[in-house]
Amino acid sequence: MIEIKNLYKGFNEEAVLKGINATFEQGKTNMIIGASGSGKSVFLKNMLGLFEPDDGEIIYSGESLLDMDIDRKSELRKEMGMLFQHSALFDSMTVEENIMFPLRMFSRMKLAERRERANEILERVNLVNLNKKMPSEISGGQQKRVALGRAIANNPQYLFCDEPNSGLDPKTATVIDQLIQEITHERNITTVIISHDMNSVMEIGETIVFLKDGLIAWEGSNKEIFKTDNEAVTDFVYSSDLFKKVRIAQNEGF
Ligand SMILES: Nc1ncnc2c1ncn2[C@@H]1O[C@H](COP(=O)(O)OP(=O)(O)OP(=O)(O)O)[C@@H](O)[C@H]1O
Repeated sequence: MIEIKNLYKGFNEEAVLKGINATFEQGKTNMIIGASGSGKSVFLKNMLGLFEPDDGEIIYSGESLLDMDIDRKSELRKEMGMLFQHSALFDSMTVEENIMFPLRMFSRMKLAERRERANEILERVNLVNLNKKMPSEISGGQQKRVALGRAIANNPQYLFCDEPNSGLDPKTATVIDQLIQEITHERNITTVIISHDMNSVMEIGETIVFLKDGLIAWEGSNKEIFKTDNEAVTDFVYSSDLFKKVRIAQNEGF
């Protein structure tokens, strides 16, 4: 579990986060949503320790990030997996080497063990037989699965995904969403996902925080988001024509 208490962060006198309170639960896919520029990335970077908050607390399983010494922070770093927006695979490494990379960096595993783990992971993300391929030789959806495999290679307790579906067609995006959710459940990981994608929110938004004007303007689940009357949320949700049509159809009793 990750708890955020009264988090403030600004740049050059301009506040971006203005007292955020949120809880990201273990074993769940927790989503942060909000319009472009609402501060989602700044929020994530504070959680990852890449930005120093101006005020507030970030608590990992009862332990304050800001009170950790360097050794404890680097231990915590090993417990984190990250899936970036553009997969960020190493172009010059094979699929297998990409997955083995964090094991080489953050574990004491020998080469044979690292290879065995990489192959278990490849099986888990449904990519058997692609071990020796280069990232440029596989599709965007497959690259995303390699990136997810690399993110979970070290058995993290916390998984952070920044727009995991960007650049994917809706069907492939759903496959990635479901894979993230299955892995979160089976490994009991605390997963935090930044997303713009309402399909993902519907699919896997077990807990959702909606960021607006530097604050959490709404929180709930994917079951609740379509029922809320919160204007800021409905503006965001129904900015898509498709969802607008769904709402009109619902109101007309279809
Ligand atoms: N390093 C920085 N220095 C100064 N301002 C920054 C910095 N990082 C972010 N900001 C500002 O913080 C605000 C929020 O940016 P952020 O990237 O968190 O938004 P976002 O919600 O992630 O947007 P998007 O969905 O477009 O990625 C923006 O006004 C941005 O200019």
